[in-house]
Amino acid sequence: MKLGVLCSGGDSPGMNAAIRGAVLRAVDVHGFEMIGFMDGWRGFHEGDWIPLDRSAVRGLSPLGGVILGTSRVPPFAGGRGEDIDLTAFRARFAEYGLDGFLLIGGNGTQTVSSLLTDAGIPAIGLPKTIDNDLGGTDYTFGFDTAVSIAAEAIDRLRTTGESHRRCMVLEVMGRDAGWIALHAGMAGGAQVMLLPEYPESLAQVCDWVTSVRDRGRSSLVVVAEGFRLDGAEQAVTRDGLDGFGRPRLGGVAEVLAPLIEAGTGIETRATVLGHVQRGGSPTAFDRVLATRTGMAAADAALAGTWGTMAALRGDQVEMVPFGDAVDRLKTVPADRYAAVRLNFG
Ligand SMILES: Nc1ncnc2c1ncn2[C@@H]1O[C@H](COP(=O)(O)OP(=O)(O)O)[C@@H](O)[C@H]1O
Ligand SMILES: O=P(O)(O)OC[C@H]1O[C@](O)(COP(=O)(O)O)[C@@H](O)[C@@H]1O
Ligand SMILES: [Mg+2]
Repeated sequence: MKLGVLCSGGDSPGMNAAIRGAVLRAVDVHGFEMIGFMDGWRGFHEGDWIPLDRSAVRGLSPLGGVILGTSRVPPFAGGRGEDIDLTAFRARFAEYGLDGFLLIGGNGTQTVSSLLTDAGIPAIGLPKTIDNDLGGTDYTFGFDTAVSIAAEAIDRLRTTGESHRRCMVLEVMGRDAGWIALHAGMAGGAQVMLLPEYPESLAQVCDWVTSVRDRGRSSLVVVAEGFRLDGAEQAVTRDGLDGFGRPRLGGVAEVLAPLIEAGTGIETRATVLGHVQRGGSPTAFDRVLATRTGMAAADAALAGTWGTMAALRGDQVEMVPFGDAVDRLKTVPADRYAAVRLNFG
């Protein structure tokens, strides 16, 4: 059997470990041939690939980023409601002599996995995203690393914030779901956590910050990039679009900080953590999860369980149908938010 592996979407710590896990099992144990396409679908379209064997994945588990690169280059013409044209895609697939794909990506990539499988092109999904917003799986690799980095940032901001009696606002990633803000905020003891799923009014945020000051502390506000104040029509965006044509989010902390300062009279500073939270070595948890994901995907190829994604369910990695994952954005449930909100301020 010959498998093609590629990464698509934003990178996520653990992608290298996932590739290594898949190769260790698919090549070394099952005797498959594996090739890796460079920079997502660009490599597939342009014939830019490398052979993947045991020596190619040596020492990859702790390595951040991804040796294959990743991109948001589209796989085929159409999609997103338009008719898909797979003519060129099928020709390429046949040319490479592939039996199927292992596709490492988030909700967008797994939508593609599902579309391909429906069109008779076998694919297996390896879920990744630091946002942890993919349905069908409990956690995605990369999330734990991002949370650890964000929690450390909170710890550091807290000491400088306390020294100056300032309110510190930390912006973390999270386009549609506030998992990073929630978990990092809990780990770091943030006084306010603002999530995309749950708009709040500026007056409420200022009340929380003021009450923290009134009990002699300095506020640490963690805000997900996709958060909107009550009544705001859209999240704060930066100039330009991403490779998929979506507005680039970012900057909500810089918008909020002066509003909080004006509303409370408390000096306020904003920090945007940005891509720091996607860089560097994955945590041991993410390395293990990614390796298990890769191994499960290789086993699924052997078993012919195409059209499925290697999902973490409890402590087991199980193959679930793409339908459990795509179009099922996993947001922070209302009860999880309500539980922390009780202690804001
Ligand atoms: N509905 C779709 N139809 C066709 N291509 C899609 C679709 N959704 C996503 N893609 C492709 O998959 C890429 C990865 O999706 P994206 O959402 O950017 O990352 P992720 O896989 O991490 O969620 C997109 O840039 C786009 O090229
Ligand atoms: O700067 P980039 O690479 O366009 O990506 C920014 C986006 O990627 C993420 O880090 C992860 O999103 P995906 O899992 O959908 O790729 C988001 O939190 C963020 O909005
Ligand atoms: Mg996505």
